[in-house]
Amino acid sequence: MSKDTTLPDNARHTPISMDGNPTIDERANHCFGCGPANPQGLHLHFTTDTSNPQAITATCHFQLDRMHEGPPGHIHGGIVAALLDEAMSKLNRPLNVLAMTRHMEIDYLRPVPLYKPLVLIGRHLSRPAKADGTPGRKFFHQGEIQLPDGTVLARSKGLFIAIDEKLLAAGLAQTET
Ligand SMILES: CCCCC/C=C\C/C=C\C/C=C\C/C=C\CCCC(=O)SCCNC(=O)CCNC(=O)[C@H](O)C(C)(C)COP(=O)(O)OP(=O)(O)OC[C@H]1O[C@@H](n2cnc3c(N)ncnc32)[C@H](O)[C@@H]1OP(=O)(O)O
Repeated sequence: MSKDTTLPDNARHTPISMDGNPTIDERANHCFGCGPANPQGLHLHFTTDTSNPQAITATCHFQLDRMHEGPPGHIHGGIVAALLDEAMSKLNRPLNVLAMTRHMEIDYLRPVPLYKPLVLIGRHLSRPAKADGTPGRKFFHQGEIQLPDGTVLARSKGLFIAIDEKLLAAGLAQTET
C-alpha cells in the first residue's frame, strides 16, 4: 500500500539511544524557526515525506508579514536564509541524525514577497560514504522557497554534519541554568 503523503509524518525519527528521552521538538521548543514556545519565532510547521528514502522531503506552507520585511514588501534576506536553513535541517530527524549546519549557500533568485502564501521545501540530496564505505557524517540537502505555482524564488544547498548526541544534552543543560 502506498503511503499517504498528504498526512503529517508523525513517526518519532530518533536514534534508538534516545528512546525514553524527549526530543528537542517534544520539549518547550524555542527554536526561532519552528518552536511553538518562541513568541517571536516563525512557527513553521513541516510535513515530512519519507516514502522514498532516497528523496526525503520536508514541506511547509507559510506566509510572513511586515515583522520580517527587508526590501519594501519583501522578506529580509537573513530571514530567507533562516527559512531555507530550517527546511534543510528538518530532513535530519527523518534521517535519524542530530546534525548542525556547517555550510550553506543561497541563490536569491527573485525577491520573496510578504503577505503571500509561499511554499518552503527541503530535499535530502546525498550522504557520501566514508573512505571505508561506512555511512559518513556529511549530509547534503537542498532548500527552496517557491510560489504556489512552483516558481522558485530562492534556493539553497547545505552541508550538515552529524554531531554526537552528548552535545545535544550539553546544549539543553545550558538552556536550563
Ligand atoms: C554545546 C552546544 C551544542 C548545542 C547543539 C545541540 C543540538 C544541535 C542539534 C541539532 C539542531 C537542532 C535543532 C535545529 C535548530 C536550528 C535549525 C537550523 C540548523 C542550524 O542552524 S544549526 C546552527 C548553526 N550551526 C552551527 O552553529 C554549527 C557550528 N559548527 C560546529 O559546531 C562544528 O563546525 C560542527 C559540529 C558542525 C562540525 O565540527 P566537527 O569538528 O565535528 O567537524 P569537522 O570540522 O571535522 O568537519 C566535518 C567534515 O566536514 C568537512 N567540511 C567542513 N566544512 C566544509 C565545507 N564548507 N564544504 C565541504 N566540507 C566541509 C570537513 O572537512 C570534515 O570532513 P572530513 O571528516 O572528511 O575531514
